[in-house]
Amino acid sequence: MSEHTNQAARRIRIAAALIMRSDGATLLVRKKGTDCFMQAGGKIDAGEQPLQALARELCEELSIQPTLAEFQTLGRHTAPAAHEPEAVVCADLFLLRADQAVAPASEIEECIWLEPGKHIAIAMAPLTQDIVIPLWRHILKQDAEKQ
Ligand SMILES: Nc1nc2c([nH]c(=O)n2[C@H]2C[C@H](O)[C@@H](COP(=O)(O)OP(=O)(O)OP(=O)(O)O)O2)c(=O)[nH]1
Repeated sequence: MSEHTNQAARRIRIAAALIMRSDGATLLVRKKGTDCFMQAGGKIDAGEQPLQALARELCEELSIQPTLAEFQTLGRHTAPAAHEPEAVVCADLFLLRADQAVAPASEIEECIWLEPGKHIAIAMAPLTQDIVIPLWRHILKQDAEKQ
């Protein structure tokens, strides 16, 4: 558990994607009415498995329909929730390597591809900033070592 989290805080269960293109770039989204970028994904509905929830959210938010076999699990991670000071997100994270075009829809106002080695000054949700970006850098390093 992250050092920032508080055992008593309300927990929001989400499933979220670390989406990577073959050039290493990773996708972040910004939802309508918010100012920070985060992972595509969303809350897990009652009775849903995390991966089912993620596939549903990616279809709604980005108009992509990967098969479940295309996702690789990256484990469960906890971080302070964006926009909700009293809550933490408990996220099942999955890696999706995808080169197809994404079409932001539903509650997504903006998508950006972060490219390796390029700095963009944007605000990020704590889960993205503290957990997903370091994971992404680790995966980039592993990919480079395999080549
Ligand atoms: N999707 C997503 N949500 C995140 C991230 N980090 C983070 O703190 N959150 C928070 C923001 C929200 O409080 C919550 C996700 O709620 P949401 O409203 O976007 O989920 P949803 O699409 O299922 O929405 P709804 O069913 O409530 O309409 O998790 C992240 O990286 N991705």
